[in-house]
This record gives sequence, C-alpha cells and structure tokens, in this order.
Amino acid sequence: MAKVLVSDSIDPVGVEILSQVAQVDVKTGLSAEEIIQIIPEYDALMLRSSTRVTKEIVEAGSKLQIIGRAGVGVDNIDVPAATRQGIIVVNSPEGNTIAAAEHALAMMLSLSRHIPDANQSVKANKWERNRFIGTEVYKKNLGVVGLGKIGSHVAAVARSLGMKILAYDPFISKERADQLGCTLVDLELLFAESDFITLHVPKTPETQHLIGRETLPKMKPTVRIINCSRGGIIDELALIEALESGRIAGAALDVFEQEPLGESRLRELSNVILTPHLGASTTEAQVNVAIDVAEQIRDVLLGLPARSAVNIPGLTPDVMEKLRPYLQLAETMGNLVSQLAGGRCDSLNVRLQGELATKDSQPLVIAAIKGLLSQALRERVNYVNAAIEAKERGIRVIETRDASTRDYSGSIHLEANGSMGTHSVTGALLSNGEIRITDLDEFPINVPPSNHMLFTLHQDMPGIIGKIGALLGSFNVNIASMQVGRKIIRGDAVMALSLDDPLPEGLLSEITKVPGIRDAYTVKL
Ligand SMILES: NC(=O)C1=CN([C@@H]2O[C@H](COP(=O)(O)OP(=O)(O)OC[C@H]3O[C@@H](n4cnc5c(N)ncnc54)[C@H](O)[C@@H]3O)[C@@H](O)[C@H]2O)C=CC1
Ligand SMILES: O=C(O)C(=O)COP(=O)(O)O
Repeated sequence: MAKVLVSDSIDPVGVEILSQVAQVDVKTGLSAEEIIQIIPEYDALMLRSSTRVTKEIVEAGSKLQIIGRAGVGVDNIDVPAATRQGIIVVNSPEGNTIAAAEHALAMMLSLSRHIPDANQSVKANKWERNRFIGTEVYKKNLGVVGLGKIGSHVAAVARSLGMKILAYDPFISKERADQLGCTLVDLELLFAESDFITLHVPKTPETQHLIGRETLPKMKPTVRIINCSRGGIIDELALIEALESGRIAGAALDVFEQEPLGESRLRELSNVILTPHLGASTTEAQVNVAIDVAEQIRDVLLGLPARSAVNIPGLTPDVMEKLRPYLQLAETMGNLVSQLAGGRCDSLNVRLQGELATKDSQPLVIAAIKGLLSQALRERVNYVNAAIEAKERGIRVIETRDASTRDYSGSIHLEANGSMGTHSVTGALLSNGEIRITDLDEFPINVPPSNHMLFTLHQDMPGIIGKIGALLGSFNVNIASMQVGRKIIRGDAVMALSLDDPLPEGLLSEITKVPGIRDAYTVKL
C-alpha cells in the first residue's frame, strides 16, 4: 500500500480521502533532518506553509510521486528540484481565495478603525474614545498589487465600500482590469496615490522587497500597507524604520520574512497589526484545500492526472480524456524515431497536424519527448521532467502546428536528428483507436507498431521482399505484418516489418548484405 506523509496540520477530511488509497502518517513539526530520514518510505507528501521542502528533502524522497500543497503559494517547495526528480507538485489554487481576501479586508478595516488596540483598551477597563479616532475607507484609493484571484476579490469588495481601486499587475490586460472596475496603473503611480496598499502577488525574485527602502519614500505619509501575501515581499527592516519615523501611517502584516516571527521591533509598534499567517485559516478554506489536494494525491497514486499541477502542462482530466490515445501515439513515435536516429539526438521537430494543431495539445509534445528519452532514461523520465531532461541534454525541441488534414483527422509528425542522421515518422489513430505509422522518412506506409520491428531502406526491385522474408524465416523469426512504401516505381523504397520475435544477433548485418538493401534498422518498442 502507498504511504503518504502529512507534515502540517490539515483538515481531517483530507486524511480521510488519502486513507482510501494509502497509509497516512500525520507528523507535524518535524525538522528538515527528521523529514530527510523518513521521506524515502513515502510515495506522497502533503503540507501547508510550515514545512520547507528543500532540495535535500526532494532528493531523499526516492519514492515520491507527488508533493501536495494544501494552499496556494508553493514558494516553500523547491519546485525545480522536484521537477528534475520527476515529482508532480500540486496546489489548491482557489480553495482559500475568499479566506485570504477577507483577511486582507479585515486587516484594512482594523487598521483604519484601530479595532485591535481599542479592544485591548476596553478589556483593560478603559474607555478611551478620543484615542481611537479612525479614518474612513470610503472614497479612498486602494492600491492592489497583484490582481489575481485574491486581489480581484479584495478589489470587488473594496469597490462596494466606495473605494477607488488602483491596480498594478503586468500580466493582466486593461480589459480585465476594466471589467473588475479597477484602474490599471504603474507601480510608481500606485505608490504615490494610494491611501491603502494591499499585496496579493506570489513570492518570486521579482516581488522580493517590492516594498523597501527605495519605494517607501514614494508613498503618502498617511498610507497604510497590508500584506497577506508573503513575507519578504516587504523589506521588514525598511518598513519598521518607516513606521518608527512616522514616514508611513501603519501596516497590517499576516506574513513575515521569518515564520514563526522571532524577536522583532514590529511587536512594539502601536501602528502595526500582526496576525500569525491566518489568511487561509477559516473552516471553509481548510476543508476546501484539504479536499482539493488530497483528491489530487489520491488520483496520482491511482495513476490518474492531477488537475492543478504546477509543474506539468495542462494535464487536466478533460484534456487528458481527449488526448489520452494520442499521448500513447506521441510517446511510441518518440521512442521509434529516437531509435531510427540512433540515440544522442540533438533536435526533435514535433508537428501536430489536423485536429491536434491546437494549444491544448501541448502535452503531446511532452509525450513525444518522453518517448524520445525513454531509451536513455527508462522509467526515470516522465511527463514532469521530460522537457527539462531534454533541455539539459541539449536537445532542441521545435514545435509546429498545421491545421490542414490529410488522410486522418489528426496526426503527429516527428523528425529527429541523431548519430545515425535525420529520420522522420508520422503516426495517426484509426477510428478504433489503434496506432498506425503512416509515413517513414517521407515514404508512405501503414503499419501498426509492435514490440520488435525491422525497417529497411532499399531499391524497389523484384525479389527483394522475398529475400528478406526468406532470411528472417531461416532464423525462425515470424513476421506479423509487412508493408512497403515507395514514391516512384523502382526508385528508393522502405520496408516496415512487425516481428513476433526479436532479431537474433548477427541477422541485421546479413540483411544489410542483401543486394539492393541500403540500410536496415531494428527497433524495440
Ligand atoms: N496569507 C495567506 O494565508 C495566504 C497567502 N496567499 C498568497 O497570496 C498570493 C496570491 O494568491 P492568488 O491571488 O490566489 O494568486 P494568483 O496567481 O491568482 O494571483 C497572483 C497575481 O499576481 C500577479 N503577479 C505576478 N508577479 C507579479 C509582479 N511581479 N508584479 C505584480 N503582479 C504580479 C499575477 O499576474 C497574478 O495576477 C499567493 O501567491 C500566496 O503567496 C494565498 C493564500 C493565503
Ligand atoms: O495558501 C497559501 O499560500 C497560504 O499562505 C496559506 O498558508 P497555510 O496553508 O495556512 O499555512
């Protein structure tokens, strides 16, 4: 039975789902060393933001198939290391959107009306009505940095509070911002004009210290900053100095450069509100993310695709359903063309033809690469690491799409250049789903792939087919099917044979000695 390690606290419903297919061990609060020690036993790892999945953990996880983040941000996981190891990383892109957005809004209103301090004051038996004069958010400018799922929900609610929304997001179109009732601006203008600034970007090298020593002086002295995205997007030391000097009016922080927050001057500042990374901590969000991620782990352990993988291209169940037979075709052809080209390929051209010439069919390119590398890497290559392995081996992959249809509604053409020159194959599916190789080195043929195959390039002339048949017969090799393709009579031709038995040692060189045979290749699929 598969084993899953759950290393952060998740809603019990997640454990229930995982238990359908695996032994589940919930062990929270482990150190990196402790995880490294036990991770070799596990097929899957499920976590939230407290566990840091380092390269060392990933590399120790020799059986790991999937790492599931019960939340959005995967910045605590070394995703490139997981990709290289062929481990799928999944998250729950929408499960906690509302929770995080509502937390940011709660932080904004708490800041503007001093709710936490006023609460403490009353509980300390005081009645300080003049100390807690607030500001209204109505008609104020809210700068939203990152207009994705959380940012847009914050914007929608803030608009209904009567706020004007300035948004900065270089990956969002003006049309989308208009739809959301936001004015798309550059960061300079957002900093200069906002009364409140709320951050909703992922942690990336570009967003690191987006707010810091250089940007804080560009803001209004009355600005209040809310960070419910990630620690490190704000330079904490620069923020503390700006708050201490009164350069800005306040800040509300849910996330920190170091978590849990250690010793920090932030705790002493009266114009700061702090929460311990609670953005996703609602009952509803925790149920959502636990179900979403546990289901994906369960599916992957059952050999099914994951719907929200962050390191494989769009293999959602509906795309998978449509492409499934073609994935097998692309992989078989990749394997075939790599053997024809003699391994050590430096380029692979993938042409998706007819109904496959769409954006959705990107996984077919990955499948072709996986097939191409399967001789060299065997089961080590999978849909997750195929592209990166090809890149690291210096294989140039060129994709083209041609929507015109030929004899089949959809077909795949591969051309590889390797140590035995450039070779190409085209393949398609019959209406019953059977694979056919329809073209070999531009010669039309029609053969099903089989475990053992023999291909020849020869001169089209009487008797040659008989000679090859007799030679195979004399070595007790049974022919399952055979096809000859030629362009002109008595010109060059190809022969493709599916064999029931492997070609015995020495037979290939006998075949190449037959007069008229220019070249012969065996292929094992
Ligand atoms: N405090 C908490 O508990 C939670 C924190 N989060 C954090 O919130 C972040 C945002 O979450 P979602 O809205 O769901 O993600 P999302 O992917 O829907 O939105 C992120 C937006 O940021 C934009 N973006 C990326 N790089 C940018 C840059 N350099 N400058 C400006 N915009 C940029 C993207 O175009 C995208 O629109 C997550 O990455 C996560 O780190 C998410 C959930 C809970
Ligand atoms: O989903 C996210 O990105 C979060 O930051 C939530 O973190 P958590 O799962 O509550 O530790």
